[in-house]
Amino acid sequence: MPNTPVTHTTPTAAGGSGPHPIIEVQSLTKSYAGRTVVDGVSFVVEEGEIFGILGPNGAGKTTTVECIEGLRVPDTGRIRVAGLDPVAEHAAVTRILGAQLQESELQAKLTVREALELYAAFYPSPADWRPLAERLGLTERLATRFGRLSGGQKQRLFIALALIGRPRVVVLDELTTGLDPRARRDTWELIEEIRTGGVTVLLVTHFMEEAQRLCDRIAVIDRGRVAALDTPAGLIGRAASSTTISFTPSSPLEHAVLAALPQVGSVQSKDGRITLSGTDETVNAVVTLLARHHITAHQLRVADATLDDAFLDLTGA
Ligand SMILES: Nc1ncnc2c1ncn2[C@@H]1O[C@H](COP(=O)(O)OP(=O)(O)OP(=O)(O)O)[C@@H](O)[C@H]1O
Repeated sequence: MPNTPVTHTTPTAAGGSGPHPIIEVQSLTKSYAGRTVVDGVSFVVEEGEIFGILGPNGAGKTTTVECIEGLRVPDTGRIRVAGLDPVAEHAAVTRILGAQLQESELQAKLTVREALELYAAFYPSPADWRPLAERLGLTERLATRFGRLSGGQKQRLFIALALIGRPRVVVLDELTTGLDPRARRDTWELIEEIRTGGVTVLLVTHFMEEAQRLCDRIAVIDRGRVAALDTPAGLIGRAASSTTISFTPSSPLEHAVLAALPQVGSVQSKDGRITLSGTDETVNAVVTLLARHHITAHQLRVADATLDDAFLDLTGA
């Protein structure tokens, strides 16, 4: 599988005329039995990007995506996929948007070849499934029944089936859940390849590392609302404290002295080791302060915030 470079630049539409929306979601709401699970969600996915939807369990991610796919009817709000209404123009939207199947939607006895042929027959001008199977590492498995595939092989087949109609956008919902780390990394490479091939990717995930590595932009959805929408770096920058500093001082140091430094969030100590949260600026201030007090910082460690930290700050999950 070739290694494709990951770019995290603002994508532009073919033709170079600037960002071009392919999915527009405006003030979407959806309730089940009087309980609002999607509550005024708005975002735009630009053609050519990998757009992530990240959120805790039950946040309303799948409901939002199913409305985009035209599988659920919004209560209020407006959705457009390449300018089309997913409910009123469902057939046209299914030709633009490739959705990943759920495991229950494929019969266990179907072979990989049969599944590819069956799904190719649904589309007027499908992709040739042979090179697609080759690219997804399924050629050796064409005669294998679906029920006998490994988790990773099943996911690769789902990606193949989602791509067989030559979609402009592919929706992948919790694609790597249940995969081992190796299979997950292989799947990430595939997703990058899909984007490099010109297909926009809408990725629903609750894996921080996956979102941070793959997505150009991420909508963090919490309790049915968009809590934040930014690039992974932008979200990390919003974390309450972007840096954690820890060290063991060579002689005791008052917490109050440290707490008075610029942008210190919290100061804690355990077994003689001090941990404080702050920013890059705080690191310099701590080092200067310790020098002034003739204290040496043993095992000084500085850790940047991760998307995990930003997610916890944004959602309180
Ligand atoms: N058909 C349904 N009828 C009633 N409630 C539903 C239905 N589908 C989803 N829900 C509820 O709506 C809420 C949002 O569900 P949804 O599947 O959209 O969340 P999610 O963010 O995708 O969660 P997860 O990460 O757990 O899949 C949940 O509380 C769920 O139980």
